[in-house]
Amino acid sequence: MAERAARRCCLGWDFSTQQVKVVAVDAELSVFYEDSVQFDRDLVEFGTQGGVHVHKDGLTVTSPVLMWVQALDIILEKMKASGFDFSQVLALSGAGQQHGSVYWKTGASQVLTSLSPDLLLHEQLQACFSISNCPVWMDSSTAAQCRQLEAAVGGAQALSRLTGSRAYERFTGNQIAKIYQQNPEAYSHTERISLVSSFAASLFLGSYSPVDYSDGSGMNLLQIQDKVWSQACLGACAPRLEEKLGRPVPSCSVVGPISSYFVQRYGFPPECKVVAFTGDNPASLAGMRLEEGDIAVSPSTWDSFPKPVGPLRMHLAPPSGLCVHFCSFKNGSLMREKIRDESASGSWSEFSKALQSTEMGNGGNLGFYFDVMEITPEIIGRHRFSAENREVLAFPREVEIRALIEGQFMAKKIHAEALGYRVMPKTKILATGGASHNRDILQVLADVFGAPVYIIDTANSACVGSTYRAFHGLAAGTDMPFAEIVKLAPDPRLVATPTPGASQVRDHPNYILLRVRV
Ligand SMILES: Nc1ncnc2c1ncn2[C@@H]1O[C@H](COP(=O)(O)OP(=O)(O)O)[C@@H](O)[C@H]1O
Ligand SMILES: O=C(CO)[C@@H](O)[C@H](O)COP(=O)(O)O
Repeated sequence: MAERAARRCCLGWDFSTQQVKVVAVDAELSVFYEDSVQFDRDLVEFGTQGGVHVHKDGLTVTSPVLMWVQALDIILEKMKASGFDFSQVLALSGAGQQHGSVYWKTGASQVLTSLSPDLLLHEQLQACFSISNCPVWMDSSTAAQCRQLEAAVGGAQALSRLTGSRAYERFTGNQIAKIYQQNPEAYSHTERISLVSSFAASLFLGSYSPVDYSDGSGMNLLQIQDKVWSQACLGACAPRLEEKLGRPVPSCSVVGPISSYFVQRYGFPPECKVVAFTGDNPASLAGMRLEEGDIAVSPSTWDSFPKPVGPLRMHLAPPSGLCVHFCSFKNGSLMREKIRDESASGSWSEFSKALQSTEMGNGGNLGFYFDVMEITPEIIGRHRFSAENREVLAFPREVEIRALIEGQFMAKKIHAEALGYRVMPKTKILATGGASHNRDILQVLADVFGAPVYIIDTANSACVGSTYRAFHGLAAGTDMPFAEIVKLAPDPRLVATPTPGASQVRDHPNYILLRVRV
């Protein structure tokens, strides 16, 4: 550890749905330290499931803000106990689950700037939040606010032209509008609203970090072409919102040096730079170094893939600021875990055995599984079709597991194609996220897309992308292109190639049928 600890490095953080993760990457861009704190396992006192609380209405979903703060304390203390040499950290950046929002109470900035190094962060920030349970991306309780916002700007299409997206319930502007309408007192006692990403950056900065353009594009508030808040959207959501949000900044901005708290408590160098944090999906994108024709699939809590330029949900990608289209699916890892528990005794290795013991194409059996209301498309329920194209109520366990995985990837492929994406001979699929640990799942991905699947040397691409962005921040002011920064990064590793005959399976009539149904 001593030898490793002496490496000059950048840190990349990810405040995701289920955990806080960190990686350290050295100047050769090798990952030499990884750690995580899982909310359900390591912070049981908060009683979350999958990092969240689903409220009685089944629509409201929140996470305790102090759980996120305490997770950071725990992980930093673990690093310290392991001998991690913080004095070698040149810069850091990070990512947060997208859309979630944090409400800082009036007076909190004062506390942030005067933290005592003798105490943990969560001990000092207890009274700093006007809302203790933060709305997160799984929340779908703001249908009324979405309708109000679209009506205020001239409809869904107009909102999409303005902000890159039609109104989505999880998007932050609609969440803020709900808080203002239902809890005006808490809203009026809020001096600053952060995204999860800018909240995490604020902890490291010891002052409020601005929202970056990329994560800001997931709020239904940013005028995406001009990169300023839309006055029409702000006005439709809540009063005095602009001052509570602060000005958005380019994703590659150095937002300041690290706060003296981290220098004194952990030994970070005072000149350690903090580069604006961004959303976990844009940060993954920065970690994956996509080339023309490539497609990234991130099967994590929330399955997603970004695609250059599309019509429905646009984000400004870091660091280029180019528009990309994110296609997101709500029934991701948690749905796979449910089927694993029901059909594979809760074991991923049993789950894998089921994939190995069943044929590609599943003998024509097809299923799609949406236990929570899906977004792409808006559909709920489990639907299974036999090879004879009859809807059936159940499948044998192995067939169920293959139907789930094939159905999930087929749905992604169909949506990518609907957006104009075509698999080319040179196409690589870059997989990341928790499920990318599972080779059998990745084999299905290769077969369904008809393209080879690659992974980078860690499934934590949001963390790794954040370290690349931190290195880019170190070169701030030199016009160094991002591509130059990442040229040393290890090449992605090939892990699955399409099985011969896979394309015939994709032409099965039931797959064609799925195109119509999904
Ligand atoms: N071997 C595996 N096979 C399939 N899925 C896995 C495996 N290991 C972990 N996972 C999934 O990865 C998920 C976590 O993904 P991850 O991307 O780390 O989460 P987050 O959304 O918090 O960033 C878990 O919920 C779990 O379902
Ligand atoms: O909201 C979205 C995408 O719109 C999610 O992708 C969140 O950003 C959660 O990410 P993970 O915790 O699954 O990484």
